[in-house]
Amino acid sequence: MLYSQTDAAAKRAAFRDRLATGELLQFPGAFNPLSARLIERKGFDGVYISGAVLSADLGLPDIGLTTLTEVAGRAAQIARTTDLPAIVDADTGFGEPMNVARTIQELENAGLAGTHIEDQVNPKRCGHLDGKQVVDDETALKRIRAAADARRDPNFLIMARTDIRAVDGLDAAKDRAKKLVDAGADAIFPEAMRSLDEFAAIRAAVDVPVLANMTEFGKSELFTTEQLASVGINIVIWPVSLLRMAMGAASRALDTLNEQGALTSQLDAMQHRSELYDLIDYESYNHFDATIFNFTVEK
Ligand SMILES: C[C@](O)(C(=O)O)[C@H](CC(=O)O)C(=O)O
Ligand SMILES: [Mg+2]
Repeated sequence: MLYSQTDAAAKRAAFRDRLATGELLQFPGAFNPLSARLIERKGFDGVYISGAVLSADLGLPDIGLTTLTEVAGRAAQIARTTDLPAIVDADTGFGEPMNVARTIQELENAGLAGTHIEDQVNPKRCGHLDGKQVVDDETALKRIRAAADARRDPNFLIMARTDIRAVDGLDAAKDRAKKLVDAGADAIFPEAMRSLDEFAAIRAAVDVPVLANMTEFGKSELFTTEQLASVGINIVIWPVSLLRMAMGAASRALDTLNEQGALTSQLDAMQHRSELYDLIDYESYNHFDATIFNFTVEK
């Protein structure tokens, strides 16, 4: 009923405990609060909130056009929907180091369990595209130091993402990852790794959790959870997958409407009304007023 019964501090503490086990935690990307609830119902370990999804949701490209206000507001709506930890993509941190500091505090206030800050120049782009540029070490490290300085809850996870592998190679990625940890990063997100061996190399280079980004149509092979666990990865995300699946289904539905003038042939592909009502815990609102859920839904 309504929102999560677990406060943000408890979610963060539980998340840290899970990370400490060293097992692979699975964080599918939610594209709205309802899909976050579905991720929880399906038994996953956490919810990822993608910057690409938040920008696409607004009909914008993933080039840093979203504002901190928009990202923190939407992330709060998603984070409050489940008892799971939610981590959000904060792109380059929304400006200079002092802006990164504000970003951390706004995301803590929004109930997030953590965030990642990347070392791309602005305007950023999807990390799986060609033509990326990264800032120098000093700028990348200042962003992470500012984030670590600003955090109030020590369990709020500050993850440093580096896109440098695509620009200067794997050795540069290992070197920067080590420096980012020294600057205060609790975890490392090595973007657009090309092989399991590359993930293993980053895993060996740092002693903090490492995230693997299994986004489709990019530079990384889509490794299985078993493969990623075998090289010691700690968090895996599928950031845009549910949005891609949903938009693919919506496109096919509109084609069917154009062709058939009805969606009767697609009913089996739809989430049933009863499934939706179960997912939003509709019946629980009888707690306030017994006349709210006083009907039956034919399955
Ligand atoms: C993880 C990511 O930063 C995101 O915004 O979800 C993107 C995902 C994508 O565009 O496929 C990324 O830069 O990898
Ligand atoms: Mg992103």
